Amino acid sequence: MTVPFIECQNIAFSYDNNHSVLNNVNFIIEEGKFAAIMGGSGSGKTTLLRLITGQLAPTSGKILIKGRDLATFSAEELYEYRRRMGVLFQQGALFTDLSVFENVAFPMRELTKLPETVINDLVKLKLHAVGLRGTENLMPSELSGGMARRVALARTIALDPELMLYDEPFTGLDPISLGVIAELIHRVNKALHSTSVMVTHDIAQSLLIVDQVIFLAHGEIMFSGSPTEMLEEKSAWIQQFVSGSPTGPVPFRYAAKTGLQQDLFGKQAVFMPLPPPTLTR
Ligand SMILES: Nc1ncnc2c1ncn2[C@@H]1O[C@H](COP(=O)(O)OP(=O)(O)OP(=O)(O)O)[C@@H](O)[C@H]1O
Repeated sequence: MTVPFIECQNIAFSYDNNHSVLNNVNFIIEEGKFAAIMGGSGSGKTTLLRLITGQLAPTSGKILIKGRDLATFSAEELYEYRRRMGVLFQQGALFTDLSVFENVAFPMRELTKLPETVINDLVKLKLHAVGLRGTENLMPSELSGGMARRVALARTIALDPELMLYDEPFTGLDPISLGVIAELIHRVNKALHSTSVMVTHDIAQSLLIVDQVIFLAHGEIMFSGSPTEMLEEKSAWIQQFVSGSPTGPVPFRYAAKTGLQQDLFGKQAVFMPLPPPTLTR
């Protein structure tokens, strides 16, 4: 039987009261499934991730975690929820003054009382899982960008999280490192049976590894379904996103409150088009 791990019920959110960032957001992510949150820049993806972690609270609606309203969690329950969560941020920043070993051991030391011998074995296992056993004594400055991201992944899975959250994990990687990280993320998800949510712009890689896509536009869900359904979707928004076309309904301009003429020439400005250039010999 499938069990909802995350259920968003009619979520709305705004950072201030004037500007709504999310509206009418409804979806279910089942236990053990991998969902990608996609959408144009500023569509509310990271905000949705922050709501799922409990860093932000919805303005209205409910987020249920395994059937329980996140808003009703006590401080201890919220701590426990976050302790069982692994988060890999964009750039996956490592502690630059700690070795690879200490970076991966960090959550184990901070959040558990495991003895040193167990930590030692666990760090090796986690580094093995990302193909980097043997790098324990290196410092982050000695790693390539792709290796650093894999160490960050090893640190994220240090405590076998039941919920994995990835915020644009492929940013800044070359195509090969990107493929490697995508494959590792996929394997980790399968090996740990963790429920995973990934905010990403990378359609090609993510459609290969996720079970479900939630596509946001203007803070609302424009599409929700499987990768195959997304590829077959006829909506102009989804097609533009999938094809990566610069023209189409997906906006790339920030919705400025004032016009360009007004910004440049003041309130009373009247637009006077320049005469077309004339060619003189
Ligand atoms: N801390 C904040 N305070 C006020 N507004 C914010 C804050 N963070 C984000 N926003 C606004 O909320 C909207 C959604 O931002 P969000 O970062 O969730 O979008 P996104 O889809 O993750 O964008 P991107 O793909 O560019 O990272 C944007 O209009 C943004 O300007």
